[in-house]
Amino acid sequence: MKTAGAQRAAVRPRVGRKMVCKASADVARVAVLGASGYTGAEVVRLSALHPNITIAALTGEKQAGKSFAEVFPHLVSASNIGALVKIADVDFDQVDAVFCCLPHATTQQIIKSLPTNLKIVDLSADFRLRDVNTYAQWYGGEHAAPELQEEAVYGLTELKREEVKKARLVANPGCYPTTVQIPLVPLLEKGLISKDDIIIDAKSGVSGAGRAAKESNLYTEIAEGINAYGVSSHRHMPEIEQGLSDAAGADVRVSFTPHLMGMQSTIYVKLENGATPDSLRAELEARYAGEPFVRILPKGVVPHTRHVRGSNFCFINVFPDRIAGRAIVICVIDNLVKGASGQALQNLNLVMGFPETTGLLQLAMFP
Ligand SMILES: NC(=O)C1=CN([C@@H]2O[C@H](COP(=O)(O)OP(=O)(O)OC[C@H]3O[C@@H](n4cnc5c(N)ncnc54)[C@H](OP(=O)(O)O)[C@@H]3O)[C@@H](O)[C@H]2O)C=CC1
Ligand SMILES: CC(=O)N[C@@H](CCC(=O)OP(=O)(O)O)C(=O)O
Repeated sequence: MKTAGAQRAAVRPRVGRKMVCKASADVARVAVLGASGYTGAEVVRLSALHPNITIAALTGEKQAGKSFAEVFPHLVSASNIGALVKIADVDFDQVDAVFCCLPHATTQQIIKSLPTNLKIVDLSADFRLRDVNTYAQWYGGEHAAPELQEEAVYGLTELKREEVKKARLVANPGCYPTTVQIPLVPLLEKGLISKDDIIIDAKSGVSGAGRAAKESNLYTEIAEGINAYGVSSHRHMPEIEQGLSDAAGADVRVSFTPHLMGMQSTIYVKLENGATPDSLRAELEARYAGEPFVRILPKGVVPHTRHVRGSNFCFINVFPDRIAGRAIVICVIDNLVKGASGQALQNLNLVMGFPETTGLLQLAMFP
């Protein structure tokens, strides 16, 4: 039997400024770029018990030089060694794979400068849109790495599994697009809903905005209230429309309004080809049967954001609308887990050939 000390040592990711990690086929030496941000912290938390991951480097920008535990005290037992370093100080010869948790628009330049043998899961929006002109239009600047864009695979894991397995660079989906595409892609593929009448009323926790200080995200500004933002202009619209248009085989345009609250999309759809709310549920149940992280809830059960909090699960249900011929699809995830770092780890597991669910099967925390 292992001693308590040995057990602790076995589960801790080894983190260090100049740490040299041994290369092995079963272990990926991983650098987390942007580890001082929210998604970076979640990647470290989820990787802490992963048997095939050794953390080789953690980076920060303004926070570089601080110990990781100082920046994220809740991860103290996962960060007993080392400090945050600048990206320029990482020895990428000691790294096999990278989680890139950096702001969009800075990420393309940084990924372009990395050695080309590295496997990369990018959590930013920088490689999600296939058309670099659409990227420029929505993100306010030229794409800095169009050649890498061609290589990138969109990592909506349940729907792109085989492509992700072969990818070197995975563009991890945005949180809102994840809650919309998982339920709607199967329904559009089968022609069960109209492509011309999709209304998405979405909510995110404020952690979706990252850790950098912003007045609009202060507790006093957002607590005990709800507010819409990005009305008719949110940058996730082209990402959602790209995925839904692929599924429908024709252009899809959606009405989409995000709000600050907790990660849920309530989606209003028009039924087509004799479909009913029950047949939509049946289609989703069939499509996601055996999927470890997607659950279609029993008929009538309302998905709650609290029931997926801290987990990589996605809960979905379909309800009849009061108006005949329409249905309401509700999808909840934790925006930092299935909406970001959990899906990123799911993708990295596939890219590295590890079992897809490794490190990700923990249940939600409740209440
Ligand atoms: N939060 C969420 O729910 C989701 C976020 N995303 C995306 O993931 C990415 C990271 O988001 P999130 O963790 O929330 O963001 P945060 O603002 O919390 O963290 C950003 C990280 O990037 C570092 N950083 C900032 N600027 C630079 C730079 N110029 N060079 C190097 N490092 C830099 C920061 O370092 P420091 O703080 O030390 O300066 C920090 O570690 C973003 O692209 C975001 O859009 C995707 C899905 C969901
Ligand atoms: C609450 C909040 O501000 N959320 C972010 C979305 C975060 C996310 O998932 O998406 P990206 O990876 O595209 O940033 C926003 O609306 O811009």
